[in-house]
Parts: sequence; structure tokens; C-alpha cells
Amino acid sequence: MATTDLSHIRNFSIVAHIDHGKSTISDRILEMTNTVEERDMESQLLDTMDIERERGITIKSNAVRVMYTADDGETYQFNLIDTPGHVDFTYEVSRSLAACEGAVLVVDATQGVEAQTVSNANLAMNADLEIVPAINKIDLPSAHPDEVKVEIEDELAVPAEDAVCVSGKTGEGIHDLLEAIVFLVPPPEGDAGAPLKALVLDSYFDEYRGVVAMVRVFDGHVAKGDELTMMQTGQDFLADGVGVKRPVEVPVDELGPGEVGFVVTGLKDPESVRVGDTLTYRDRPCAEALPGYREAKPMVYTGIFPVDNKDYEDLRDALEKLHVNDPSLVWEPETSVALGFGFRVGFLGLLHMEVVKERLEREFDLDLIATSPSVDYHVYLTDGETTDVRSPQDLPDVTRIDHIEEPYLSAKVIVPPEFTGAVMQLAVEHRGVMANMDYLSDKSVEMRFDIPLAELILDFFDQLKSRTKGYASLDYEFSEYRPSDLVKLDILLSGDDVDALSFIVHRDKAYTLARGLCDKLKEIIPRQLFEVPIQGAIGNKIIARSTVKARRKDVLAKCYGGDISRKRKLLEKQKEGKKRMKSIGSVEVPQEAFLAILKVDE
Ligand SMILES: Nc1nc2c(ncn2[C@@H]2O[C@H](COP(=O)(O)OP(=O)(O)OP(=O)(O)O)[C@@H](O)[C@H]2O)c(=O)[nH]1
Repeated sequence: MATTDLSHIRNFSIVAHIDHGKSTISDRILEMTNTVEERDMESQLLDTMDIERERGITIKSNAVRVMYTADDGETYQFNLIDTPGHVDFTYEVSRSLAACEGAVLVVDATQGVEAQTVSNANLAMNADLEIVPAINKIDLPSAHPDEVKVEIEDELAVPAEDAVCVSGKTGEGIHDLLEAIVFLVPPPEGDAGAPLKALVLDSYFDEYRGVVAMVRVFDGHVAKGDELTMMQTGQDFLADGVGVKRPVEVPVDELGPGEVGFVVTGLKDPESVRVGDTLTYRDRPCAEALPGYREAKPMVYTGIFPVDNKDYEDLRDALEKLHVNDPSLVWEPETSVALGFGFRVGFLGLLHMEVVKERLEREFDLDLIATSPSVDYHVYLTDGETTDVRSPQDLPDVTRIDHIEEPYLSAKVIVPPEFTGAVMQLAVEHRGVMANMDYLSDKSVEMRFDIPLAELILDFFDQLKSRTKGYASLDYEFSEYRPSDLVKLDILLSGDDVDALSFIVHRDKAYTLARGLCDKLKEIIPRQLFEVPIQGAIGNKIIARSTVKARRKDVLAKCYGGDISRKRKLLEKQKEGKKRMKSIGSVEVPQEAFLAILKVDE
């Protein structure tokens, strides 16, 4: 396959608020351009990870080449880049946009503009992309596309006369959308004769081929056998192959200016290829590297420990491999008296944390325990020093602390007016302070408030959804560090302090949370052969307690001697349960106990 003339290439992303239908529209595009035979069509083709399919969400961006023969008779090469919609993955969206000239902005015709629609539209505009609005789900009876057009113009300042009305479900309007892409998205520019200049959009590790880099070529060409270098890391290598995804991998002779595809590097060290780096010729490098990406800053930290301590090295290895295609992941070793050796891992948000933990368990077959999430506290000591504390157990003794500062966010919630009271109350319960409130239209209100990140990572999002019947949408960004009256709450099991269960909390909430947590742990920790007192303490002061009563009977006592197979089954069941347990002193503690704080209803 030769490279395509620049005027016949269109590179675009599809961006939207979560669940507005990006993946469904991408599927229809693949189907209608015969990229995928109908019989091979499964839904959410671009969501390749199991977790993505099961949860119906997109986590990673994905780039696919589609050939489209337009009404003008010409065949165009579309490089379609699917992006995630959840606020945790905004970073991934901005990466994809750097490779495009246009963005299809999908807005659900029943929901209208939501918080992530606004921020994604802004990202696309800041990247100077041509925006093609697409109003989706017009097959639904509750669709109100004309009102959504007005919202797009008023709230996003994007002209909506060109907005295409589509249904990802029935395929209606998808043809018009493809035509709009041809006409509205500008073709890429690039110099075919210049030395190679390509942006690494993403990379992943393959057991057999080493690191595979997804790239967007800006100038020059790349082909199998080229001697290349990564400008940031200085890593040289020989291109082992180049190709495109359709969405299965198809080798091509070369990738030229404006094209998107993959380069097999053969490199075994995942660290040698960084997303955002510039790929060029070793002996004839381009004059300067592409701007690259802003580093993603982790917001949430948690301890991750192998259930079985001998898996520690495997866990480190797995983190290194995941890091190749998720550069936002950071970690450092952490030791816990209760859980042994593990890592303190930084994430972009709670969903990111869940996804990483699940990928580690599934893709690398590890049994893991995650401890309750924490933020990065700035602790000012009486001796004038400051220290960053990301794990409650690292908090210095109170006598050494002058004051503590915690990160605050500026949060934006968009809701129908009838829910403003509920949102305000929720915000106050989470130490939020209202900054302002704006009527975007008579159907939606934008509320802005300052709120500590630590509050948002507990159960804020779930509560927001349930108290607004799912109508509210949330977006947030870091604002500043502010002083807070924070204390460390310790949890003692049978009188022993369990470091992995302690957490940092605002003093005003310590009593309620301690009581809630002791009660929750009492439900979670199974009865043992002896009584287990659970206590919550600040320093030496016990502020809450509960007790797990002793178990009276042995499981086997149920089967009166004879039936051996039944006996074996019961023992096996018990063993299965044990795998997910961790012995803390003499107490068997299940995995959920370490995340119980997320489930305490205040
Ligand atoms: N009725 C109807 N449902 C649709 C349409 N498009 C998508 N859906 C449904 O809306 C839900 C979300 O669609 P997705 O394509 O997964 O949304 P997404 O924007 O890719 O979501 P993320 O990848 O998680 O950000 C799914 O249940 C789809 O079946 C449509 O045109 N009509």
C-alpha cells in the first residue's frame, strides 16, 4: 500500500461526554466503510481491552484507518481516533487531538451539552481543530436535536448549522457525517521530502515484537528497515515493520506525511519508547522535536500489595509493562507492617485506579490488595521543613507537624435546575464551598465550587449521580493547596494498629467516619474462632469501637461425618475464600476491608 496524497487524508478524533455514543458511532463508521465485514462486526470494536467491553467504556485511545469513497467519487483515507470520555482520561484525549486536524463532537440528543462536552470542545478548540458537531441518538423519542443545536451554539460557541443529526444505533445520518468530515476537516500538511518527523501517540508491549509505537507522521516517511531514533530518550533502533490498524493490524510498505499507523521497534525495554516523543531518522534527524505532551499529574494514590508476598517482583514487572501504554501511571515501593512489600501507585482518578488494578489482576494474573485512596498532602513541620505525604502511614508524629495543606479542586457540575438544592447539600457535606451558579438555559444550571480532592475521591461521584437521578455531570481541575485541620485516624484490630487501614481525615468528620468504618469493618470481617475488637483511634484516644463476635461452629460440623465429597467441596470453597484474605496478626481480613472507607455511608 503506497502512501496517500495529503489532500485525500482526513485525521480526526471523536470526542464526547461519557456515554453519548462515540464508540457506537465509530462502529457504524467501520461498518459503513466496509472496513469490517458485517459478519465480523462485534459492538465496540475499538474498545479492545476486556474491561472496556464489559463496562462499555473507552479507556485507551485507538487509531484506525478507514477508506471512504465519497459522493464526489474520490477515495479518502480516514484515520479515526477513538478517545475516552471519562474525566479521569482527559489526558488521553489531549494526546489524541495532537494527531488530528478535526474533531467530531458527539452530543447526545436526549441529554444535550454536559460537563465533559464543554471541556472536550475546549480541548479541541485549543488544539486548533475543526469541530464537526454530531447530534446522536435521534432515534430515541425523547431526542430534542433542535434544542441541542441551540445549546451547542450558546454554551460552546461552536456554529451548529453544520451539525449532523445521527443515530449510532440505526446508522441514520452516518453517511452525512462521513461527507461532512471530507468537507469540513482540513487535510494534513507535511513535507514528504523532509527527514522523518513523527509523534508517538501511544505504545504497547508485545511479548514477541517488543514495544510497538502508534505514530502520526508529520514530515517524511518511515518504512521497515529504517534506522530510527527517539529524540527524547535517545534510543536508536531498526524499524522491524510498519503497518496500520483496520482494526486488525495490516502491514504497509511505508507511512508518509499525514498518515497514522504503527512502527514495530523490537525494543524490549518498555521505558525506551515514551508517548509524546518524536521519532526521526538516526542519521538524518529532523531539525527539532515536536512539542510533545504535558505530563499527566496523578491525583490519587493508593497502596497496591500482592496477596502473596512472593509476587512482589511480578507486580513490579507488570507495572512497568502497563506504564508503556499508560505513561500517567507512577509508583514507588511501599512497605506496610500489615501487608508486607508493595507499591504506592499514583492515578489520574478513581476510575483509572480501578481499571489499573483490574488490568494487573487479569492481564498479569496477580492477586492484589489495594488500600484506601489518598491524595498528596503537603506537611509543614515545626523545624521549617516540608514533606509530601501520599500515604497515611508516612504522616509524621503530630508533635512534629506545624500544619498540613491539602489539594483543592475547582469543580463544575451541570444539572437541571430542580437538583441544585441536592447538589449544594452534597457539596457542603463534602466540605465544598459554592463559588458561583449560572443558568446556561432554562434546562441546565452550571454550579462551580471549591472542594477538597480528598472528598471527591471518596463517594462523591456516586452520590452525585444518585441524588440527581443520573442527570448531573461533573468536571474538575486542580486549583490550589489550602491549609486544613487534618488528623490521622488509626484502626486497631484485636488491639493492634493496622497501618494499611489508617487514613487522613478532616478533624470535624473523624468521629462520624470512625464510627461508620468500625461498623462497616464489623460487617466485612468474617467471624473468627475468637472475638475481634475493632477500634478507631486518633493518637492514643479511642473514638469508636465495634466487635466481630467469635464463630461458634466449624463449617464441617454441618455435614455429619459420612459424605466425603460434600466435605471436600466445603473445604475447597473455604480455600477459595481464603485466597482473597490476608492474615493480619491472627485475624483473617478480606480484601474489601481495605477499601471499606469508600463504602461508609455517613
Ligand atoms: N438509542 C440509541 N442508543 C445509542 C446510540 N448511540 C449509542 N447508544 C447507546 O448509548 C450507550 C453509550 O454508547 P457508547 O458508544 O458506549 O458511548 P461512548 O461515548 O463511547 O462511551 P465512553 O467510551 O464510555 O465514553 C450504549 O448503551 C449505546 O448502545 C443511538 O444512536 N441511539
